[in-house]
Amino acid sequence: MAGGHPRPAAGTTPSPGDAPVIVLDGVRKEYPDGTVAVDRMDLTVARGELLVLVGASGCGKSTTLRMVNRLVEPTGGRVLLEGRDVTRTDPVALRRRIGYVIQDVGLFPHRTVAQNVATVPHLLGWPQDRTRARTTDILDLVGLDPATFARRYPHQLSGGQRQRVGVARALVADPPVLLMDEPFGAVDPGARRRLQDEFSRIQRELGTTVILVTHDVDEAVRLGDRVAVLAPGGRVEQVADPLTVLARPRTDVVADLLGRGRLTRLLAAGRLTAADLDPVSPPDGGPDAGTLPVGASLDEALAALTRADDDAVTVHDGGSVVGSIGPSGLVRALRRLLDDEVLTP
Ligand SMILES: Nc1ncnc2c1ncn2[C@@H]1O[C@H](COP(=O)(O)OP(=O)(O)OP(=O)(O)O)[C@@H](O)[C@H]1O
Repeated sequence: MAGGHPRPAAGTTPSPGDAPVIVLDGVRKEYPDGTVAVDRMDLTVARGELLVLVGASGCGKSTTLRMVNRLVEPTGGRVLLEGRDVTRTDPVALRRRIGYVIQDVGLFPHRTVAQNVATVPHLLGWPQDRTRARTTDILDLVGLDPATFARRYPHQLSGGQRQRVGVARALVADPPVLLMDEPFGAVDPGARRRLQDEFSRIQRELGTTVILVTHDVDEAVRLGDRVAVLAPGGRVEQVADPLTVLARPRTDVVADLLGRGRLTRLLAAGRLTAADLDPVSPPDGGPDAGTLPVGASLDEALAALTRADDDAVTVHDGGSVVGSIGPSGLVRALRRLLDDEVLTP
């Protein structure tokens, strides 16, 4: 499909040489009534990165997000987009370059799905042919069959479908930056997981730089290249890749937010490596239905072990068996994650 932004390889942290796309530099927001929602916040977002802001209600997540597209004006510090202070950029021009998705989507009720999606192309004065072709492409990309959905109205859609339209509308003109505020909040857990997976794929494909706000720790660790945990006043308690946050919460606020689910989430986020395996003897040939690949998540390994007839499941790498994983190997893998010197503090 058309569009897309150059970005570092999927899943990798962009190289330090890349200039960040978004920089929050000592940013502060004091609302007129004296509430200081965000104070002296420093954060950067690299090109193609998905940064998640997570934290308790009222800690300043939405305020932070809305300072990037000037729906909220900072009262101190600077917000830079591609090196330019956003307060010196015309807000209308700014918002055409920054997609924005919110929980209740805000679709125009009297416009069809196609018309809703075409909002920005229309504002940008795209020719009709281009708008129509791109609208069809993007509906396909978010998993809505254009033949079925293009002419429907928002009230003729389910909540999850409406959210897909919201994502399509935000991405249709391929903005370099996308801001998302609880974008999957209104859908049930199963649909939510599917939307997250699909969104993750689309974001990587397009190379869009994203800041996503959520209350949901599982969503944060599933989607984030990095996760920023905020405390009241927009205080950044920790910003790191999901594994590091789970394995090494830097403060009590982070540990409290992760709660008792921390180890289980680490199982979901951690991957099986060759170091976790026991030798198998004799090697029993190629992989079969009861085997796992190196790189499987640890919770997949746990599930496979639970189903297995004995206390080991063979592990393969490509075509060949490289070892087996048992309960002690699984515990070893968890310990490795918790102790890993490679993880940044
Ligand atoms: N317009 C406003 N005037 C005064 N205070 C405000 C305003 N908007 C937000 N606040 C306050 O600023 C703080 C941060 O709000 P914000 O909406 O950014 O938090 P949040 O982390 O996104 O919360 P939630 O998760 O509940 O959506 C809160 O204490 C909130 O009450």
